[in-house]
Amino acid sequence: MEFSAEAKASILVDALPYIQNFYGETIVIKYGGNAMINDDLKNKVMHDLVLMKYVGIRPIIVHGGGPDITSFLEKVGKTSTFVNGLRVTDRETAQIAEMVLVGKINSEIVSRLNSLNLKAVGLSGKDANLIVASKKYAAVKNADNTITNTDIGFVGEVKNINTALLYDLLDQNYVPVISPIGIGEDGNSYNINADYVAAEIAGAMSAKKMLLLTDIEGIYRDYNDKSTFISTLSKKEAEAMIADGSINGGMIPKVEACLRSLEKGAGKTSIIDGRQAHSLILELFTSQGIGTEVVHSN
Ligand SMILES: Nc1ncnc2c1ncn2[C@@H]1O[C@H](COP(=O)(O)OP(=O)(O)O)[C@@H](O)[C@H]1O
Ligand SMILES: CC(=O)N[C@@H](CCC(=O)OP(=O)(O)O)C(=O)O
Repeated sequence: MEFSAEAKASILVDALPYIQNFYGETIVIKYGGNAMINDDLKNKVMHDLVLMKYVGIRPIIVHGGGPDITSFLEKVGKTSTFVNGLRVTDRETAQIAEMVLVGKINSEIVSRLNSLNLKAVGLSGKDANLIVASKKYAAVKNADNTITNTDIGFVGEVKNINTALLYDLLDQNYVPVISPIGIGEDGNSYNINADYVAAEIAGAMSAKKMLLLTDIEGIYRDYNDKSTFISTLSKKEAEAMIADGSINGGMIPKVEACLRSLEKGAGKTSIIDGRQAHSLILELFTSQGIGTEVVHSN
């Protein structure tokens, strides 16, 4: 599709109110492993991030990499088990997760962004104690509705974010790219779901928005039925859908992350489709609402 010069100019002018709204604001983007599909799509996400930065947004990227971790574990003969969407993590799994997230995925995103003239800086939660974590237990619901706190190994929950480091980097025009590895006060490394890390960072930095890029259009009341798509999901509905199982697996941490970030000070949160080309631009700079916005009100 080719546009005339006038049409191109009018597209830019139409984006102006959105650009003004986000100018100077922090936006946290969680780039999920399932949205890192192929080279073409990865490049489109990178271009969106570059555009965001060059119109004056302060982006912070938190990445996942679940599928890559799973395939590396398979190579060493380990099967992955998930409880409430969280990977059960023994010591060896924690080491492999760190290797894949920090050594492979983080470094690839940073290289891609830097080659597009962005000053991206790769960080794990260990750098300057960016993410201090403690051991997290999974709250598993029993048949009689009681909850058992289950040990899932070296899985962490965020205790503190070194916001001073992030402010310094943003003020110097760097774009932080963060791996979801936490450092415990006990000296252990913790594997943390990237959605939770994005939420804590978005809350602590009072981000204007947190966007979770994933492999589905958003949330469905019944995700086998496309007609049940939900554009805005309230806290009450979200809690009920988690309780009755209609939000399950990897969607649980996402929804919990959205609610958590809003409680902690983020402005807005949306779960959007990372498989759709330029979904970040569509979400931020057009009136075409995409994905599911999770709101804190009932
Ligand atoms: N109600 C729901 N609506 C949409 N997706 C859901 C729902 N409940 C569970 N899911 C699942 O959550 C998945 C997204 O989580 P996940 O695969 O962990 O993504 P990511 O790797 O991006 O973190 C979807 O692909 C879908 O299978
Ligand atoms: C504890 C836990 O589950 N950690 C995640 C960290 C990576 C992640 O969150 O990746 P996605 O965003 O691609 O799912 C894992 O091991 O898969």
